[in-house]
Amino acid sequence: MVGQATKLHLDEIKILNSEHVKIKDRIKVEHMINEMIYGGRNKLQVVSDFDYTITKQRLNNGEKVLSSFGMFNCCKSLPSDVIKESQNLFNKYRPIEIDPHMPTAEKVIFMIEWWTKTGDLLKGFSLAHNEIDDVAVRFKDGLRDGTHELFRDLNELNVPCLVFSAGLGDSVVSVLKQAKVLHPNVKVVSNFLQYNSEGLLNGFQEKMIHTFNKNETALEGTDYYDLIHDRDHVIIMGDSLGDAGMADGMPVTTHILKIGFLFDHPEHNLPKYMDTFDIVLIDDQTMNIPRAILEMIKTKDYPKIF
Ligand SMILES: Nc1ccn([C@@H]2O[C@H](COP(=O)(O)O)[C@@H](O)[C@H]2O)c(=O)n1
Ligand SMILES: [Mg+2]
Repeated sequence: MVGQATKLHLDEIKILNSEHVKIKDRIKVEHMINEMIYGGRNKLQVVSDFDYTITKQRLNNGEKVLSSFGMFNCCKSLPSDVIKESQNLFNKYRPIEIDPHMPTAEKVIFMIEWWTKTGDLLKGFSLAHNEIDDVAVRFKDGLRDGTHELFRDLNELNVPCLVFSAGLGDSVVSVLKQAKVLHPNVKVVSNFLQYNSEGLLNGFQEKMIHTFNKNETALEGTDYYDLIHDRDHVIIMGDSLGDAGMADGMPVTTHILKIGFLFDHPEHNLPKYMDTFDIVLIDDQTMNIPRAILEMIKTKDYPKIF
């Protein structure tokens, strides 16, 4: 436990008291931050979503960055009927994914349908892998401000960082690589394209990751699981409500600090986000908050970088 003399008080951490930072249970967050500082870097791991969490929800010019699937849809050899059908699927299933009223258990059935139909669409034609790189390079500057610094620090501190994406892993890896943040401590778990023996696309590799099954059970039996299984202080970052469960299934999780980036319709979505995430950031296109928390853990003191 953290001793009284060294305890940080939330009210005194300026950045966590900004207008756009919403915290439902301030005592819980204060306690977790103090425990994380006390536990230090060796107990810490970071789990982050990719689309609109590592990438910005809004660029300075008001435009939106493409999602990892959206980037793939821009590849020049993608047949036009595949593009059209994947747009139809998006129009049908996306409103279900973000429906604030439908229970998650009901949504899961639709999400499995969506990802299965998408995998089935991506079969039987050729698409050179470097076409994905050619599109992804356009979005290497679409990462949240401070992402480079955050990923650099996590690497220097040897803190494992899992990028967990229900999007298309090939685009995720390509963006992270071209942005030079795919350090050795970063592991990407996502849906990756599969090719058959004739070099034609053959859907996705096992196992399917959709919005609501993103959790650490997907890591069982991997080297990465061994690396993180005793790191029981977890910082989670996500933009979808389903992202809050990304540490579910971990063997030991003493403290899970959930940071949610909220952009769409905060006036409707804020209550649900505040029930789900410990810290909700409204239209914050930076990594300033996670960086400040990491800085406190690193220096065992107030954040000095802001
Ligand atoms: N065929 C599909 C399937 C899903 N999506 C979107 O991708 C997002 C998942 O990415 P995360 O990195 O945020 O996990 C998900 O929210 C779907 O909206 C898609 O565009 N096309
Ligand atoms: Mg996302």
